[in-house]
Amino acid sequence: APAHPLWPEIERVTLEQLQYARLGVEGGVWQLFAEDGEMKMYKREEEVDGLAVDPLKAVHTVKGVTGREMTHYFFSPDVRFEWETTLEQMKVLETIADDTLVILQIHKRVWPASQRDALFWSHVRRVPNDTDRDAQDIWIACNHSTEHHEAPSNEGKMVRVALTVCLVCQTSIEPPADGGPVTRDHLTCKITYCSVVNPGGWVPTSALRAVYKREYPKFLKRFTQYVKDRCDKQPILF
Ligand SMILES: CCCCCc1ccc(-c2ccc(S(=O)(=O)CCO)cc2)cc1/C=C\c1ccccn1
Repeated sequence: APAHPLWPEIERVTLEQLQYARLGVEGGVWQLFAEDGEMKMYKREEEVDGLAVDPLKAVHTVKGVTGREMTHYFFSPDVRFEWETTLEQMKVLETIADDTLVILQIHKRVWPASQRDALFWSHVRRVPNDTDRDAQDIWIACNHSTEHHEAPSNEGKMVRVALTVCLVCQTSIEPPADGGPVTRDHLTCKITYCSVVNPGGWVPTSALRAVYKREYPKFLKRFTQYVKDRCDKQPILF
């Protein structure tokens, strides 16, 4: 594994997030708050120091794309402005590897809160499917807050959020009955998106919950549609 000081944390958090995502929404602790076709969005209402830090878990099924394609476009900074509507600025501060970056993002101010930025490492990896042999491998993209010497210290200007996010994708292929070639019509990608965002500074709980309720369904719907459109008529990346 590459000898970078962040590597042990990247390895640990990525695998922890994979297990967390695979728990699904069992246990009755998750509250369904948004539904749109195959997409179901759940949250837990939790406060840390009086701040709402509501863990979010979304499950979605997208036809016609693979988990590798879905996580690739989620990870790729080059296309982020195409689908991430709340983004104002983004800078890749460090390229640790071709699948591992440190990114600084400044998000548009969301009234009534002050403007926020997010500083995180971003990692994408294929996880061999050890349980079900004839299933496809799992792909995970993970973003987790970190420190970085090149990030501005933001004296009093911007509030820095703390976040841990993962996108876990499992592709399944229903081969054509006539033994013909596998096309995108035979692909189904099961997605679990998990996020915990600490807003980093005071936001009225009701306002924060209203932002999440509005923004998360829009975000996941827009992102998955973006990937479908990008992949349509392109060769399949397994
Ligand atoms: C009062 C509002 C404070 C929140 C501001 C904010 C902080 C962080 C983030 C955010 C959301 C998703 C990611 S990601 O999944 O890693 C993808 C890469 O961008 C990283 C950051 C957003 C937003 C602001 C709006 C908002 C909130 C949810 C959902 C969508 N937008």
